[in-house]
Amino acid sequence: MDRALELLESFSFPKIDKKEVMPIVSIAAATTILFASYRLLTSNKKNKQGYKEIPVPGSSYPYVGHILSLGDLPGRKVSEWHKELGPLIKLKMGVHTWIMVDDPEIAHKIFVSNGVEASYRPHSTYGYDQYSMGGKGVVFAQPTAGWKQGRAAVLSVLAPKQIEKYMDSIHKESKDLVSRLMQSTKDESEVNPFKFLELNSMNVILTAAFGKRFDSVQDPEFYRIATMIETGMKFGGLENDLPNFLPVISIFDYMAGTQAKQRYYLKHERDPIYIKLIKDAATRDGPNVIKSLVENGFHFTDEEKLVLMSDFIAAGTDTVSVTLSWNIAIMCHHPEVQKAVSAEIDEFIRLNGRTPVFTERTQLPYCVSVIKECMRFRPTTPFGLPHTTHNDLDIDGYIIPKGATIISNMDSMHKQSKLYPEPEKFMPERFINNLKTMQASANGKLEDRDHFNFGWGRRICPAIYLAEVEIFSAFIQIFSRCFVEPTSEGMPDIVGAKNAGLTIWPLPYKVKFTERV
Ligand code: HEM
Repeated sequence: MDRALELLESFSFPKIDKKEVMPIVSIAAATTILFASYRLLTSNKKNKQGYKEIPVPGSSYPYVGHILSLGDLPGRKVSEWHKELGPLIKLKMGVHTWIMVDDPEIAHKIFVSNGVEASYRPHSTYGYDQYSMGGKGVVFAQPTAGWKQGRAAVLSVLAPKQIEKYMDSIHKESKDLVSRLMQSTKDESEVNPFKFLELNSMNVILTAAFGKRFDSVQDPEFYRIATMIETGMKFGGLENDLPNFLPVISIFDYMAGTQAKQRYYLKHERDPIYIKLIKDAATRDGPNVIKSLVENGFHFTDEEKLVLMSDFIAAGTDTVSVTLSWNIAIMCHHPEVQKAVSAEIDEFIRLNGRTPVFTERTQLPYCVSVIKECMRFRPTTPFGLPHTTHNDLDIDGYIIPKGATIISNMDSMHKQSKLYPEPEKFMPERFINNLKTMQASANGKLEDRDHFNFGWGRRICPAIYLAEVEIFSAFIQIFSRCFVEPTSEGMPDIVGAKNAGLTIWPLPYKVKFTERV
């Protein structure tokens, strides 16, 4: 029992290997395994006659199903299974069924053509019950009137016209980011850019949301908020929700106090931070989202506002910094691409006497293509956010059963050779004829989409424009002033990755930001 408690205390199944979990399962589930196995083995037979079977990878164990086979990087493992079994596969995740899809055409049919049905979120113990206080806010909410109001509010404060209000601050943050990266390189001769990128994206989103920012990565309050966000992202990872997959484990979870830890985190770390930020924002000078919500006639209870702002900050910080972190690591590997990017920016500066802004992006087709290709080459999230359906869906003769968790596998979806020839090669030119904004592309026809990082259908990321402006601004500032070079330790590792729950990070790396001459 002690062993089981010890293991459960450090919940995170990608880190647990088969040898470690089997004893817990066998202790906890001894009496249920036979029954559960019987149900798993017979459940496929319940498919309606005449429908094709969705392939199931072989490495499934009684009761836990595929949980133990996913490894440290579930997205990569699922990509291997897609290669072997095709674009739709079915996983058994304890008592839940996951349908994984990596073909954009099929994903479009599920999430867009059947958008009303497929816009639910699967239940999660942490995300739904605890984090969102029973489905408040947007991210974990079910598509009810409350979600519609929350989403309408987010869309209204993130509309391109509204973002204009924050454009100067976004540009200032990008310039400060580059100064810090260059200064740190001078001081230490190398730098791990991650904290600086986090400060940049947090400042943008905190300024927009609450009119608040930090001057330095050393600021203890920045550190506190960054840690709070990272912890939340980790708790929010689908794979960290074991009691939801394995109800028999919830007794151990209860005893090990994992849920109590999550409640403690929310009550004593997350909530006080947001309560103060929201209160202070209401009386702060200048525009911010808290004031815009009132001006635009939205009425939320205190709890709804807290979860909404928590969604806003959590979804808007790490996503952008992780994307930029991959971008810098990839660029370090491609000095020839950096030279071409710098030449394009220099030409713009020669003609206009200043660096370009987002609305001038079509004058920098190669830069736009590089930004898109980095996001295709190393997607920001392994699985986007999961959807579910309340009714069976008939997709090309397959039945997606009601209640199944439906997930796009970002890794292999962005390696489809019919869409992206030679997908393992980093080739920015592939996007040179698709310079639409990512927002227009994501909300347009399937054949016009550039990539799928922002998800699908009615739940598609509502902040694409802001994300794109931030990424463009930071990219232009970095490569107008710097050359990104490897340290004496060598190139950043862009093959390995770190599973951070909802996002997937490059392994920690250091590079040099040297001044361009
Ligand atoms: C590179 C940056 C970003 C990426 C890759 C990204 C990706 C995503 C994805 C994959 C989803 C789920 C879509 C689906 O369910 O199919 C999502 C939802 C969401 N994102 Fe983003 N996002 C980014 C930036 C942002 C920013 C800056 C914000 C906030 C200011 C934000 C706020 C949200 C919200 C509130 C949702 C939930 C929408 C809903 O459930 O209706 N995201 N994002």
